[in-house]
Amino acid sequence: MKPLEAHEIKGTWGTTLLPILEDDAIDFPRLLEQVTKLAASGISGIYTNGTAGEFYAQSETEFDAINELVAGICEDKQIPFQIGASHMGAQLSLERMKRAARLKPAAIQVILPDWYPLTDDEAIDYLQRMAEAADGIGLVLYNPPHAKRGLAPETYGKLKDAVPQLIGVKTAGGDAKWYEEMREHMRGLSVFVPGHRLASGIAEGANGSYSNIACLNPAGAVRWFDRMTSDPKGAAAEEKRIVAFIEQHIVPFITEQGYSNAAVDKLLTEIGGWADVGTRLRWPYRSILRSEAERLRPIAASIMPELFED
Ligand SMILES: CC(=O)N[C@H]1[C@H]([C@H](O)[C@H](O)CO)O[C@](O)(C(=O)O)C[C@@H]1O
Repeated sequence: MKPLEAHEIKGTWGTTLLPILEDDAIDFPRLLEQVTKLAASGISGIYTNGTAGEFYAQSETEFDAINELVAGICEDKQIPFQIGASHMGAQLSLERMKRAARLKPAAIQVILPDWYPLTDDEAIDYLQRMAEAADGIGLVLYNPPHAKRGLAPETYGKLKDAVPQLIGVKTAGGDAKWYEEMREHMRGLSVFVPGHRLASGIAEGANGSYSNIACLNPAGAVRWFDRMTSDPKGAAAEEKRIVAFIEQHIVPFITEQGYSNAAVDKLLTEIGGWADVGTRLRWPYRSILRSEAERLRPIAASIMPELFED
């Protein structure tokens, strides 16, 4: 696939979600089904191995098999795909990067090594070597709020200046001040923000989302994204209801019950009911009961009917 440039990375992207069997193995036939459905949803692109794709809980053989499966479907359907070459350690990330580059994705996602926080110089050194291994394919830096080193807009700008192959970032967004700094410092980068705040993010100049709303309903998330251009007021009103649902019914699983973000993304897919992924996570992370999805399904449909029109 032709590598994307920064300005071409935009829209609503959907993640792989690993169906996990009782014995903790990955159920590849069901993964194939999930990715095939995602590919048919009108989504802007598909990516592997973010948090929701459980990159931190895979053997290297599984990592390769997941990426090959996604590359096969996306090449066939001509859908842009990104591979997450992330790992908590630099050496394993570099090996993942080399193998990811061979599959010719549109871009490759990385995190910074995640044990002892890196200095700026170390982060630059890291990204330069990763960029060399990416062999002409652009890098997207993933910096979730729980990363060891949180990056401010100015630092992203510094990294971009030092490593031109860095073309995108995957961030938690921020308040009005954050977006102001983003516009000042993050030129030349595709900026992605959380799914449920995408309409306000787009209005502030962000470019898209690796989206939790696509976990809930990919086709509905795409319709909402299109509405951000055709009917920005309507899309903003829809965002208010989406945020209300997420804050009231989903976030407490993390803040009050201690579940992981990946547990919640799988719950969203189970609520949406468009793919048979299940809510199970890989050991040692705890999974949310499927019955919670059944309880929340009618609530989601009544708060956000537009997402479920199909
Ligand atoms: C709220 C939201 O959209 N969460 C999404 C996050 C954020 O986009 C990212 O952490 C930047 O904050 O990315 C994922 O974890 C991921 O790629 O696996 C999917 C998850 O649904």
